[in-house]
Amino acid sequence: MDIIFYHPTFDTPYWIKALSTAIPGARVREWKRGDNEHADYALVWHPPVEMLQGRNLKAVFALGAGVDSILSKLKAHPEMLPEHIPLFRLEDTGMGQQMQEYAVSQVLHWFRRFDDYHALKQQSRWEPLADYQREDFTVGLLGAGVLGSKVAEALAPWGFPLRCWSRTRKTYPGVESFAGHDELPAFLKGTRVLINLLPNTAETVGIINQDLLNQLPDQSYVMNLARGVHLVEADLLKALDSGKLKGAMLDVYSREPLPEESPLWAHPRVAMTPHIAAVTRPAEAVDYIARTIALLEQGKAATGQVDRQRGY
Ligand SMILES: NC(=O)C1=CN([C@@H]2O[C@H](COP(=O)(O)OP(=O)(O)OC[C@H]3O[C@@H](n4cnc5c(N)ncnc54)[C@H](O)[C@@H]3O)[C@@H](O)[C@H]2O)C=CC1
Ligand SMILES: O=C(O)C(=O)CO
Repeated sequence: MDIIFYHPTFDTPYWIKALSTAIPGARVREWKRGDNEHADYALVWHPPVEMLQGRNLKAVFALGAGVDSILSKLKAHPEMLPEHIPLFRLEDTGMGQQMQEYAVSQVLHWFRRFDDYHALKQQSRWEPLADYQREDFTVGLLGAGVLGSKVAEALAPWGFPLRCWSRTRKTYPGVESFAGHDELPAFLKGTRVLINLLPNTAETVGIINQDLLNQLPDQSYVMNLARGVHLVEADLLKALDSGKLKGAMLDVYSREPLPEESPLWAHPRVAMTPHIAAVTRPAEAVDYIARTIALLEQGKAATGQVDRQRGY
């Protein structure tokens, strides 16, 4: 079996060695321009069109959870990957735990008012503040798939009221589920901390805008862990400055790297990380890919296949 690998930043020799060890009989090679030799599977991130087009592959694996970049390239170049070739993505493979750490630590940071104490420290002020109450601190997950459900699971023991919003209704224990466009207003009303874990699709671009933010209670918080295009940054800044929002924690941006001139950098109530909320963990990803290829080779069904029409 021949496997071609392309990732612009990963440690390719490490991956090739790990994949060759995990997949018995596999010949794994780094794809380089001009390589038109046979391949059964392709493992990719931001692949050049010529890497995939014209190949009779058994499957392609995206080396991340989000497939928005490859799907948008496919729109422009449908010949790159004909419909009959399945596209898989990484489901969790260690990203769930990272999202849990990120979300839980930030919710607790806001709940214990560490943002306020940080501001008081800047002014050398010793001033105990009133506690926030758990019942006023409903956490709402926008998107409740693989990663959203892991975040809900990690928040549950902390006792915050939890709710989620997704395309179809979920039955996660202790989580109130809202589904579809019609139930979005009810979901937002009462959500004090909004955590975004939606995929980037035509339906979700710009979803966190002025209209949505206005439906949250005053002094709410927003955490964007999914994609920058979900959030209208100018609307977020307006909502922060009007007092509608108390704080924001951002991992993803409309442009990455975030340009120096972005007003987000200097805003005192915007905390930021550079798209590191959850990164691909090589060992877990290799294990998942090896297991999935084994299932496909046996003609069995495997999880993680992207629905190209749906967009995620
Ligand atoms: N910041 C980072 O480091 C990372 C960000 N991500 C982002 O997180 C996203 C989510 O990942 P997963 O949980 O694995 O995806 P998933 O596909 O398992 O879950 C997506 C959820 O969004 C919901 N959804 C999709 N379209 C919807 C719509 N139009 N209306 C309502 N709900 C809708 C689905 O019902 C589902 O609950 C990825 O697509 C990626 O963009 C993923 C990994 C790391
Ligand atoms: O896997 C993804 O989609 C990511 O955003 C990785 O950082």
